[in-house]
Amino acid sequence: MNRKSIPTHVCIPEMLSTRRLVSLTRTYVPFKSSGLSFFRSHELRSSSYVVKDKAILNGFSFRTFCSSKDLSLQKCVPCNIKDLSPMTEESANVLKPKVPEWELFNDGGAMKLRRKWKVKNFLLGLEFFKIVADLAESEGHHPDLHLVGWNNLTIEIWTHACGGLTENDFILAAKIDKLPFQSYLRRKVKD
Ligand SMILES: C[C@H](O)[C@H](O)[C@H]1CNC2=NC(N)=NC(=O)C2=N1
Repeated sequence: MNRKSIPTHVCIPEMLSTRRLVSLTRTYVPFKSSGLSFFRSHELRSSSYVVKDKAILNGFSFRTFCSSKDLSLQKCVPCNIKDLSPMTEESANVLKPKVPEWELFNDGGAMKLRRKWKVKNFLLGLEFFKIVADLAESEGHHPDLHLVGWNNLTIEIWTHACGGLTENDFILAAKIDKLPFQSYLRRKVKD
């Protein structure tokens, strides 16, 4: 089958991709196909990286990476997949530019995402976390929330099911960045 390039903004059609948890590592996830059986090799191309991939349907498995430009438009997927493995640091660095406000860090061997905010007061900090909590519930993927010294917020995101990072974590971070928090935050003190 001839190789097809899929432009950046197009993921594999929803019916084929079923939005299983994917990552840039060689993770293969079970795919309950609708009897479709075809072997298709395609190249997902985006501004910052190319992911060569093969999708094998018909009850086997597939690994793909939706290269849609805006992670916040994607959906987190259930992490209850057997043998789920975290993405490599190299893969995390490929995705990192899509969430520039976040930092990657290694916590005792587990790669995680972290971002900090300073809010105007304690109650706004709790409100901030409530909005994040509602988002997390809707995505079925949850961050670690820290509120220290009454107005210092830190959110850490990682996939507990595999002890590291998956695409879900970057999607959740991108969605948090889109939340309307500006009025909660203390103005940065001019130096
Ligand atoms: C089935 C469902 O995906 C799991 O229970 C979810 C819930 N939220 C989660 N959140 C995070 N950060 N990591 C997980 O592994 C995780 N697992």
